[in-house]
Amino acid sequence: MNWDSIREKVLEGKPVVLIDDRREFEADLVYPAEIASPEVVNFMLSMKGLLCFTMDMEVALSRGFFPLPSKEGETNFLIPVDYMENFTGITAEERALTAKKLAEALSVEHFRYPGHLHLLGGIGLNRRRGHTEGSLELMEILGFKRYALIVEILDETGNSHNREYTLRLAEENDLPVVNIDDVWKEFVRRKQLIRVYANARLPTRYGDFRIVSFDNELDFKEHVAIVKEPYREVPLVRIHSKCLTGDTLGSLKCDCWSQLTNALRMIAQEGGILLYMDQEGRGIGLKEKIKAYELQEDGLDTVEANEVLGYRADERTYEAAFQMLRALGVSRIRLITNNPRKAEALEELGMEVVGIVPAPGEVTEHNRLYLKVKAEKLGHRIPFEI
Ligand SMILES: Nc1nc2c(ncn2[C@@H]2O[C@H](COP(=O)(O)OP(=O)(O)OP(=O)(O)O)[C@@H](O)[C@H]2O)c(=O)[nH]1
Ligand SMILES: [Mg+2]
Ligand SMILES: [Mg+2]
Ligand SMILES: [Zn+2]
Repeated sequence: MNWDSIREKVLEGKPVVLIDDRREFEADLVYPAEIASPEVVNFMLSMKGLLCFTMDMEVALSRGFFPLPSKEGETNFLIPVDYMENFTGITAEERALTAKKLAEALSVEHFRYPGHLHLLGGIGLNRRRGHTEGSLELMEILGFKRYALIVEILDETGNSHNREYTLRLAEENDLPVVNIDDVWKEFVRRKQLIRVYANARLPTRYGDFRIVSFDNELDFKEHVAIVKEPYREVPLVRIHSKCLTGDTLGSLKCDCWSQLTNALRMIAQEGGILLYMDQEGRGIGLKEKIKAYELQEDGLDTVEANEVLGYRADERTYEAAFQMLRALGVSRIRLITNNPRKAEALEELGMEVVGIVPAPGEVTEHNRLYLKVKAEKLGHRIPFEI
């Protein structure tokens, strides 16, 4: 993503189209409040959505703006305001002035309400991957203050989920287009939200390790690292997704236990790191994985079962693994895996995967089909005869 060229376009008065298509497609126009002009505000108003002003929630509260009732996970509205000296507050010129005055960090006394700019409080992209939080991180990435004007893009019929309409609008007006996922990845590259918390000896039947726990403000989960030092300048690394049935209960329905123990032996031998990630069920959790197992008893395969439950085939992402390795001072790795997506995801974030080491596992009559489906549908390179 070329953030500098996006900044250039913004400085020419072109708002950014910020797309959120993780659930249903929706796009907002986003523009730095500190340089809001009547022309840009007028263009944003022509999108027909609700013109809002975003800032970090704690900043809004510290300046005396108060929140309106909202439910967990929903957009956090605060009171709608106008700059005090505006006449009506509704014109593009007056709304641009209100935006600029809000971006000057003036407190609530300088504004009257109810007004025409709806205030939205961002609670952090690590807590909520919404347009409000995405707009604030985007402003910072582009070098502006953390204040943005945003408005939903509605098509001719007033529908806000029209991808074709949105992309045509961007094309016709030469607007930069950014996906919230691009902002999220840049956020993960720039802000370290996982820090080492504790580090203790862990003698095991596979070798002597240390176990490391983390303060994790990125996804707030309890992932741990099993470390064998000394390790080479480019350490051997295994990113192992938790599998209670396999790893703990010795289930024969998957190859996790054999992969985990083989990886621990390899790392005990050579030195390296095993990240044990709280990503049960390829990210859908234990409860739902058991439901997926139940569906597989009715003939669905491991991918179809996830999809019938409303999930993607694999819900896992690797930002936490990336930041755990960075917290351990590691930026280049040799990765033990049969799953090419893991290496791709880590490289996209900036980790250098110098090499792939096949992850040996065990085939049983109970996991043969599962392994076949992973090879055929999830692109796994299974290094052993299935
Ligand atoms: N949803 C779902 N998850 C499963 C199923 N079987 C195993 N898992 C989970 O899959 C994860 C392990 O993923 P795998 O595909 O086996 O291996 P991988 O980690 O992607 O790739 P490797 O690095 O080669 O092991 C663990 O979180 C398991 O709980 C299943 O049938 N459905
Ligand atoms: Mg939205
Ligand atoms: Mg595996
Ligand atoms: Zn498993």
